[in-house]
Amino acid sequence: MNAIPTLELGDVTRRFGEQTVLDSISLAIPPGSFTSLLGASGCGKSTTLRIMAGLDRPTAGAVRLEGREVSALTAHERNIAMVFQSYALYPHLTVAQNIALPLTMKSLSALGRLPLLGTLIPGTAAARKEIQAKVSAAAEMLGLSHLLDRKPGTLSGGQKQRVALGRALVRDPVLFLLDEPLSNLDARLRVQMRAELVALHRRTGKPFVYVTHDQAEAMAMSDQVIVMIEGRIAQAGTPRELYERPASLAVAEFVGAHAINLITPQQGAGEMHSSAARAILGVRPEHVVPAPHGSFTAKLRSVEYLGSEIVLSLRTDQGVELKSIAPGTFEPPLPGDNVRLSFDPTCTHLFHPETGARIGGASECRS
Ligand SMILES: Nc1ncnc2c1ncn2[C@@H]1O[C@H](COP(=O)(O)OP(=O)(O)OP(=O)(O)O)[C@@H](O)[C@H]1O
Repeated sequence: MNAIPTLELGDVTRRFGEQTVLDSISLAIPPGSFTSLLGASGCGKSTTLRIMAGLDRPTAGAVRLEGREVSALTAHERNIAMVFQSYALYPHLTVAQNIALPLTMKSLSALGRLPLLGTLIPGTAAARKEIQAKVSAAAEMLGLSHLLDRKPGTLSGGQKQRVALGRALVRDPVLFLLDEPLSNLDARLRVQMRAELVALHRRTGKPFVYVTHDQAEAMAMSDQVIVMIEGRIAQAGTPRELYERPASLAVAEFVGAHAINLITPQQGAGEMHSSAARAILGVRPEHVVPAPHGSFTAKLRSVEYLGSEIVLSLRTDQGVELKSIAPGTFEPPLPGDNVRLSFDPTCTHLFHPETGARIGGASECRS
C-alpha cells in the first residue's frame, strides 16, 4: 500500500479576475520526496506554492495535508516552512535572532521577548534555553555556527540563504517549500548550494518542494519533477522519465541540457524514421553523433568547443537544421564540409504535429 502523500492538491484552480492562473491542477508530494515545480516565468509555480503554504486560497479544489483537508487553515496552522528567493531576513537582528524568530514568536509572549523585562517572566528562561539549543543545532547543520552574532548585511548571498534555511529548519515543519532560493547566487555558488540542499533534505527526511525555472537544477536534485506550462501540469515524473519519455513536444523542449532536434514531416522526418511520415520526429543532440559508417550526412555550419564536448551545428540536404554533440576529443572538419552521422532509433520521440502529444518513440533509450 502506498503511504499517504504529505501534501496533495486536488483539481486546484486559481483565478485572478478574468485570468485563470492555475487550471485544475492535481499533484501529490510523497513523504520524504524532493519535488521540483519546473516551468517558465508566469506559468503559476509561485501561486501553486503559496496555495500549498496557505498564503493564498484556491478558487476551487482541495488542499490536503497528510490526508486532511486544510484549505480553511492559515499558513501558521499548517506548520509548513517557506523559503523565499529574497531571503526575507531582518537586517537589525543577528543571525541567531533571525533563525530563532519563528520560535520566539511562538513560545514567548510579547513581554517575554523584551531583553531585560523578559527574564523576569516565569518560564521564559527555560523557553529561551530551548530556543538557543534549536538555533545551535540548525546553525551547526548549515555551517553557520561562527556567524551567529553577525547581522545579515555583513553576510554573502550564500550565507544569507543558509540563514533563511535555518529559520525554516528550527520550526521542524512537516514540509519545506522553497521558491527559487538560489536564483540570487552566482553560477558556482548555485551548484554548491544545490548539493547542500540535497544533503539537507536527506538529513531532515522531510519532503521538499522546490520551485525553479532551471531544468538542470530540477533534474539534478529531484526525485519528482512536475513540469508546469501555462497553469497546467504538462507532466510529472522522475527526471529520467521526463527525459526519456516526454509526454509532449513542450516537455521535450523544456527538459535536457541542449535543445532537442525537431524534424517535421515536410522536412522528411519519415525518411529518417519509418513511422515518422506524419509525425514530428524529436532526437536529442547527444543522440546524433559523428560516425564513419553513419546512415546520413549533413553539412557542418559551425562548431562550439565546450571542453568535454563539442556542439556541431549542421544542415542536411533537405534543409533540416541539426545539432550534434560529439566528445571533446572529436576533430571536426572545416565548416562547409560534410559530416557522416548516425542516430540511435531507440532514442527518438514522435509527436503529433498539431497537438504536440507524444504518439510514439522508444520506451528506453539505449545510448
Ligand atoms: N495577486 C495576483 N493578482 C493578479 N495576478 C497574479 C497575482 N499573483 C500572480 N498573478 C499572475 O499569475 C500568473 C502566474 O504567476 P506566478 O508568480 O505563479 O508564476 P511563476 O511561474 O512563479 O513565475 P516566476 O517564475 O516569474 O516567478 C502571472 O501571470 C501573474 O501575473
